[in-house]
Amino acid sequence: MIKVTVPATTANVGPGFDCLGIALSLYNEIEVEEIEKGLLIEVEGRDQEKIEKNKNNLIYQSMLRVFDKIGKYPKGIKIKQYNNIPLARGLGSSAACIVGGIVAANKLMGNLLSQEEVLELAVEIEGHPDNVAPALLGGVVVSCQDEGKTSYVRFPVHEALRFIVAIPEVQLSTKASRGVLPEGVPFKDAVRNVGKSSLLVAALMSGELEKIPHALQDCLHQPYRTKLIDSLEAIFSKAKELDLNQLFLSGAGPSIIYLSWQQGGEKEKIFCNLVNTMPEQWNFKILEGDNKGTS
Ligand SMILES: Nc1ncnc2c1ncn2[C@@H]1O[C@H](COP(=O)(O)OP(=O)(O)OP(=O)(O)O)[C@@H](O)[C@H]1O
Ligand SMILES: N[C@@H](CCO)C(=O)O
Repeated sequence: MIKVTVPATTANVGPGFDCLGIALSLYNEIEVEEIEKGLLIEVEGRDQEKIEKNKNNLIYQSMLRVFDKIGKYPKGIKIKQYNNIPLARGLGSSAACIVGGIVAANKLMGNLLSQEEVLELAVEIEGHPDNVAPALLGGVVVSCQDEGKTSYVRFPVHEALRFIVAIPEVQLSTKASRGVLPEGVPFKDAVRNVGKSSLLVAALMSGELEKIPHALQDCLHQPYRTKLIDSLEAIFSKAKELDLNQLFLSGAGPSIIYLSWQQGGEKEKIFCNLVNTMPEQWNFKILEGDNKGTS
């Protein structure tokens, strides 16, 4: 029996749209084993009632892509999922399935695919690298795709960083969230995002954490997406008044993350109290960065 553990991920991290992601200390576990015939899928944990337990299951579909690529197939497959990552909340649930399924299938069939081939297959299935790359590699990953090839740089998450994750009950699929993005943006917005995402990556890499608040603003996707969930616009504007400017939308949302590293956590409390004044039900998780990736 093969067991694989995959971290949640937060993509974009504000201005790094489709090119920046960080692995987090929240994990899904996947167990797979070859059986005599057929397909058995068991799911436990978060949102298990929403997950297909048939050939349409995303983990199974990802495993099939490996079998097709290497031209070898097991007689039958049993998959057991233990989910902690919520679905459609911007924490990389689908990316965790895709990477977990590919790594598990590769291990089951004798590790014939290299890590680069695993990554390229995961990017092909997900459609963008910024969740699957940190899910596979751990840490902070800056990635971009050119003619079907993914180039990336990975470095560890600073040990002082804490991710205060506010997760609403309401779901927002990435497909729907990408659907509200504009065809084009004003040149000044594009230039601002280039500067902010460059500064953010440099600050995360150098450990100059005090630069992060000046780097987390985004013009490319957050202004359009915060309109999708009633309280998001209110939270972001109130946060600005309260000088809580270490706040970003996690991936395509709707979860939001307050990035913290100062001791004492006074501002973390102010953030949580602000979110709790909103009408929806919000849950909170305090996470660290994950530097292991999928194992
Ligand atoms: N843990 C899971 N197990 C099986 N299938 C999953 C799981 N998570 C996601 N999926 C599949 O992927 C599809 C898209 O999932 P989801 O909407 O969570 O992903 P996403 O919106 O791309 O990512 P995020 O979770 O970061 O918001 C779901 O409809 C479901 O079919
Ligand atoms: N970069 C992707 C991340 C999805 O988790 C998006 O924002 O649509």
